[in-house]
Amino acid sequence: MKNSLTIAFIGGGNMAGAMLGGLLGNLCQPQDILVVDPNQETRSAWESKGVATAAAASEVLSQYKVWIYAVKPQVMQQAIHASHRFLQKDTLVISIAAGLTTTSLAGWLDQAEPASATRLIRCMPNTPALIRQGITGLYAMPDVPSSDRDLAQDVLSSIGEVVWVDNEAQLDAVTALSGSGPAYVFLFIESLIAGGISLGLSQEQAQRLALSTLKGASLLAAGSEDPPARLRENVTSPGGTTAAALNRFAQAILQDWYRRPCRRLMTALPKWHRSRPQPASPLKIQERNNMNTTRFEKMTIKQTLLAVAIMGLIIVSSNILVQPQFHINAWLTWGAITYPICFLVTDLLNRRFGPARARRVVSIGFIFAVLASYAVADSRIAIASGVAFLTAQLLDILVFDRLRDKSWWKAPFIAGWLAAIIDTFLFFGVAFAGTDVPWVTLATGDVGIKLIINAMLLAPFRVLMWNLGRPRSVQA
Ligand SMILES: NC(=O)C1=CN([C@@H]2O[C@H](COP(=O)(O)OP(=O)(O)OC[C@H]3O[C@@H](n4cnc5c(N)ncnc54)[C@H](OP(=O)(O)O)[C@@H]3O)[C@@H](O)[C@H]2O)C=CC1
Ligand SMILES: O=C(O)[C@@H]1CCC=N1
Repeated sequence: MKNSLTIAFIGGGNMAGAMLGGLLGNLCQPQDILVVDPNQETRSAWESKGVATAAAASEVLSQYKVWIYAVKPQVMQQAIHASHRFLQKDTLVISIAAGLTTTSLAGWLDQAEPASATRLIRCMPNTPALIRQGITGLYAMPDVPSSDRDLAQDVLSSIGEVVWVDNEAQLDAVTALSGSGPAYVFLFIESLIAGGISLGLSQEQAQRLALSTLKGASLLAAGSEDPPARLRENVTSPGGTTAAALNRFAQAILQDWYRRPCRRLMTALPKWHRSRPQPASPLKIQERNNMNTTRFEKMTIKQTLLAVAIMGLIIVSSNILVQPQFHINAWLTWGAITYPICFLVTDLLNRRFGPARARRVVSIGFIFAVLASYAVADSRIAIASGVAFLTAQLLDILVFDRLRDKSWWKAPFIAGWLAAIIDTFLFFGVAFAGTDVPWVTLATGDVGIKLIINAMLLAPFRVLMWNLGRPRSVQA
């Protein structure tokens, strides 16, 4: 058994590499470290620094006091499964994986050793750890003894600063801010350099100016009593060049590019490893947004027929249920209750297969619905239903597509409300204007109930968006 602080990394890739770079020669020596990684190239790189490696977990792991799980979230369960039998009672387990809760991790660890789950700490470091300038968010399960917290703090403060969070969900915010943050900053630096070069500077000049500006501004912000907003104002002469640049730059870059992805990442993190085929870089996300067709699943003929059949069934039922014998009262029909489900179907199709394919289902559904409606309803109702359906659905698809990258509820809610209003007044106007039917009263009641039902359908949308509404694979 070794006496000094010994650390085993399970997964020796990018982040483990950054942490090891900061730890070696500082808190630990190469002989105190073990890296378990199936990748031969990764192991060779660590062996060349004098670090012991193993291709798979084995008994030797039991000699290491701290285990840092540094594998991708998708393979974490498998990595724990392969190693947990070598845990000792005093092993401190640290996970650096994004989005994997202590409950999941403890569950996987508990399969081997119930006591081990009480010695579990989650953290979120970042790559400047390599030069001991990292910052790590830390969260410990409530039962973790203070000696283990202190040990984790010692390990992680040797590669930079540490910030403890009381609430585990805050680690997702740490991930979005400082875990991923270096990537945002590097992209910002790349953009500054490219901008400088495009204005006539050499690569070297642009790079020096960009890096020095970032360093100087960071140090100034860190050392100043003024908040960053005040420091920004100090640079921005009224009506000057900075103001002109900031007008476009601050809004386009800092708000659109930085804040929105940060929020989206935080929202998505708990499900990230389950819902995404592969985590994409901000640049890839941007590229995907530009090439709308590549982010959606290809729709098979079977899926198309199923979607059309479901859509047709809802429309036909609603056409029957909107007729006078199915009026609930003077201002409400049963059709108003069933019909909004069409929009839930369209939104899920739009989310999973994209707007083009959602439009295709709606167009086929439209023909099918009008024909079927003739068989069960008055012809005027059938025409009204077709016109209203097509117009409202196309509007819903368009608005949903425009809002799809905002908070999850905005696209279905706003698109649904607009579509419900257009749909109702078109339908009742075309179907009943000039007849004895009190269509304005009915339409008003109908639209009210549709708006309420549309809001209620946000719950099933939220539940289904992660399975029925999620692209299973992305088109090449
Ligand atoms: N990169 C970063 O800046 C940060 C990453 N993290 C977290 O760190 C973790 C690792 O990310 P990152 O370093 O970027 O990923 P990498 O892919 O660079 O590293 C993971 C390493 O684990 C290896 N591996 C795969 N399966 C196993 C296994 N069963 N047992 C042991 N090793 C295995 C991989 O080998 P192979 O390549 O052959 O699959 C790879 O070498 C993630 O959970 C991430 O959320 C946290 C903060 C920041
Ligand atoms: O991209 C990732 O998933 C990890 C988490 C934080 C930084 N990198």
